[in-house]
Amino acid sequence: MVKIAPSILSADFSKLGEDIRSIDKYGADMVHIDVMDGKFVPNISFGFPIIKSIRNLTDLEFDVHLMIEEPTRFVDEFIDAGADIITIHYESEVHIDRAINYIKSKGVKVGLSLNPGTPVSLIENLIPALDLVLIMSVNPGFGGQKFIPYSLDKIKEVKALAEKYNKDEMMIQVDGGVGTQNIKEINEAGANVVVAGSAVFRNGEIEKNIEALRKAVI
Ligand SMILES: O=C(CO)[C@H](O)[C@H](O)COP(=O)(O)O
Ligand SMILES: [Co+2]
Repeated sequence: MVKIAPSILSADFSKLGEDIRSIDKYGADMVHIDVMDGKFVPNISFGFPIIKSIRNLTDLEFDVHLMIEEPTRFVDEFIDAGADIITIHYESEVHIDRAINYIKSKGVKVGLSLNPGTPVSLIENLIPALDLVLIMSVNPGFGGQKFIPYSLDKIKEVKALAEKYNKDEMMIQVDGGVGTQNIKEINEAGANVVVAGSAVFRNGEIEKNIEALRKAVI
């Protein structure tokens, strides 16, 4: 079983509420929310008011992917806006273990994301503390990019670490360039949650697209 986390970065913002209700109705497992600050990544997306405004439209978990510098500064605000899972980048904080512990102390789930160029070996010590590891399979900042093939090896490395530390429940999430053409091998490599933006929202055919992703994993 693989969970599907649609990235609303690829939703139609002129009818965002409707798109959120659709992904819920058509079987998404969580809502992936990409926050970008124009510094950690070369793009700006959206912030607290947008997240707050969609919070009461669904009971799905809000999986907030922070592509911002020093995200610890804003953890309280993201929780207040409705985040259930907060994922920060290894590369975005100098004192990453302190940042992880701070998020955990607030009672939400904590995820750690790695850019494509960051090796998995760097986070081994942190695995016991994590609820989620996010392998970026594109350089973060934009939807609709091509999946980087060596991400599959990184997923296998994370899976091996999860086994080593008896973290059966840990989410192993993959983000970027996921579609019907590769979801099966991503799942077989060890990912149990896939983020999909363009593959879910393409042509506004949310029901058909989610169904195609589910079929492609079987
Ligand atoms: O974090 C992200 C970009 O930095 C997005 O979650 C990701 O790109 C999803 O888009 P797609 O599935 O179209 O690649
Ligand atoms: Co993302």
